[in-house]
Amino acid sequence: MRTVAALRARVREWRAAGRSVALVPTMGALHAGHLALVAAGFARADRVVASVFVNPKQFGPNEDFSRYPRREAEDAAALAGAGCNLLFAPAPEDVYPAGFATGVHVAGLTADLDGAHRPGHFDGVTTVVSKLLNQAQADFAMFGEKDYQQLLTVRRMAADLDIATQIVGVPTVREADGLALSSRNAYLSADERARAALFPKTLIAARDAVRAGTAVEAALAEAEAALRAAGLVPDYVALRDAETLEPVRSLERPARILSAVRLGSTRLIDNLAVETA
Ligand SMILES: Nc1ncnc2c1ncn2[C@@H]1O[C@H](COP(=O)(O)OP(=O)(O)OP(=O)(O)O)[C@@H](O)[C@H]1O
Ligand SMILES: CC(C)(CO)[C@@H](O)C(=O)[O-]
Ligand code: BAL
Repeated sequence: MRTVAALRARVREWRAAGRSVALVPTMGALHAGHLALVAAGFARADRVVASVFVNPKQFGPNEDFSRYPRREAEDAAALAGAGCNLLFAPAPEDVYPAGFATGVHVAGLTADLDGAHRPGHFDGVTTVVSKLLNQAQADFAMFGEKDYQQLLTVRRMAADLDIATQIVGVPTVREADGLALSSRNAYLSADERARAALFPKTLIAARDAVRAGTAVEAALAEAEAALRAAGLVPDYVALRDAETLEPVRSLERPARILSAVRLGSTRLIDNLAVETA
């Protein structure tokens, strides 16, 4: 479906028949991580709607908006194969018609980490996600933990704006060598792809070091050095409170190691839970 009116009419029919609905927002170029969100949607709801929209507002001027992969026919087939009930794929001019003037900003959670390295990115995300949540009127909306700062930011936004849809986080799906599935992995050359496996391995080593009592700053510095040595240029490697994303120095509360690296012209993100001692 292309229009909000068609989407809403279908969701209204389902609700009138007593069916619950889950929304899976994506930017397309679907992989098994996205399909895990669809499966998680079906674990909670009777019907699953996926959206595919490459949102121009969340890309910076020097980012990959124009080269971001667009494969609508393959995406539709993959969603059908996963049993997804409806694909909502609106046109940019319908999402942002002439005169569009509203933005949604979540303070605090977005100030640092990816927010600091991608100015305006999270405003673009929360603006389009608030539209999608209003449009779909779903009971649940599924977001991957791979984009952990995004998940927390969307959850904060939904709570603050009294959006009734429950925001659900879904664990990261990984390749056999540990690399998190991401549409951007397709940008990697064979050599870069081989080196990319060091990204999750380095975060695991840092997590284990912190768990074993290594000082947080030393463990993070060692991880940065290991990434650099492999040609993965870190934007940040950080240990943060798992709910507030504030810096932590000890494991009194659940924490998360979060990182973004650049590998040639590709930027990858990942994160891991670090349990309390
Ligand atoms: N490996 C993964 N495991 C679980 N969820 C994922 C994974 N990759 C993406 N997702 C989730 O899928 C949703 C849509 O993400 P998106 O379409 O941006 O895909 P992506 O693979 O993360 O692409 P990108 O390369 O742009 O980061 C988001 O909620 C995201 O967190
Ligand atoms: C949530 C989202 C679909 C909003 O454009 C995007 O940020 C993504 O794919 O994670
Ligand atoms: N992280 C999800 C989408 C994006 O990188 O713009």
